[in-house]
Amino acid sequence: MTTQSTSVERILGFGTDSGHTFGTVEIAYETFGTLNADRSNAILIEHALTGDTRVTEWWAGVVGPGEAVDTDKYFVVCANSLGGCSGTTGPQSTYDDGLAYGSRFPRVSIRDMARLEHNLTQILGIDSWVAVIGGSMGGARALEFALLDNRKVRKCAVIAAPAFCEADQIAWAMMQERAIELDADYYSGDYSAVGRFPGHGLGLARQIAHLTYRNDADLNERFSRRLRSEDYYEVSSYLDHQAKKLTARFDPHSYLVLTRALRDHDVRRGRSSDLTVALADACTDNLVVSVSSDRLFPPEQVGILAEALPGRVRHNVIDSPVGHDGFLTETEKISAVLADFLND
Ligand SMILES: CC(=O)SCCNC(=O)CCNC(=O)[C@H](O)C(C)(C)COP(=O)(O)OP(=O)(O)OC[C@H]1O[C@@H](n2cnc3c(N)ncnc32)[C@H](O)[C@@H]1OP(=O)(O)O
Ligand SMILES: N[C@@H](CCO)C(=O)O
Repeated sequence: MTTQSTSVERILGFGTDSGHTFGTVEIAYETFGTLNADRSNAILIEHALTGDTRVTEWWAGVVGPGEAVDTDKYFVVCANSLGGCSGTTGPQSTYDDGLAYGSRFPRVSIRDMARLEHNLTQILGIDSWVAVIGGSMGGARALEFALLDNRKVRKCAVIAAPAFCEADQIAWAMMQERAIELDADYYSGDYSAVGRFPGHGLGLARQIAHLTYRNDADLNERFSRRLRSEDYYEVSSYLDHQAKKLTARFDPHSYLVLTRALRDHDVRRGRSSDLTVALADACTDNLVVSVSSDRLFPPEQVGILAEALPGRVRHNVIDSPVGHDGFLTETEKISAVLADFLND
């Protein structure tokens, strides 16, 4: 049975790309397995947009005892992202006045998230991670983590994520932001102070997002024109279910903060407009994975990242009908490429 623990570290005076300085930031993380004597067997896993620290749950079959990311062999760390709602400082965290940050929560970037985890790396006393691995927003986080200091990580696996978001992803994000902001219960983000919760906005945002996580052919195959009841299609019922699931476990303002961070993801910002130059300081042992039917981050866009990375780069396209969420559901295929990468 793998040893597991949940911890929170406090970092003082943390500055963001947007110019804000947090007096104190808390970072929540879970660890799985045991750190060896020379602290050389650690792997950092980065969760996606609505993920959390429970990586052996949301990536069961990929991370766990005897899995590709073997928690009996590696010391696996999974931290909740800055701006999240699973223990790390986010919009619902308490500000200096004892109230939730709410509308006072600053714009945070993927790079801020990675920078915070470099603080965690220092606290854990890890000189160099075996690998940093992430899917979707987690892939963007992994990429920025390696770019901030590639001496701190030996391998980098970016799954279903690009070097920068394009107009199509910005457009999908905009509709999700508007869905939450236009909810009468949003109160500019200060809804918890007035005891409200913009669940309808979050649910609609999730339904928009979920359509980008699934492939159209997959949805047509699964649901066709079947009715659940009079004038209520099965596919509508499926999307209502996804909305209900997320609103039961996620904070709307966090969703907004993280969606904006991913929308603004661009490794070239502050480095170089030439992608190859911007990635020059990335890890030199890279795995890039895309999902064949992904219509959020298509293989062609992910391939642009693979082409521009330095050093050794493998680009595997996972064959799946599912779409973007294939990085979560195709556990056997994801495990196979990750195992090869880690054992090489
Ligand atoms: C990397 C990360 O950070 S992941 C972070 C996000 N984590 C999560 O989303 C955790 C929850 N995980 C999941 O939702 C799934 O594991 C995902 C995201 C991987 C999707 O996996 P899939 O197996 O393809 O699930 P799918 O999207 O088809 O949804 C199945 C659900 O829809 C329900 N469903 C299917 N059809 C219908 C319908 N017509 N009407 C209502 N409900 C329906 C199923 O009963 C099932 O319900 P459940 O989720 O309560 O078990
Ligand atoms: N469906 C997963 C992946 C999205 O990129 C999530 O909700 O985080």
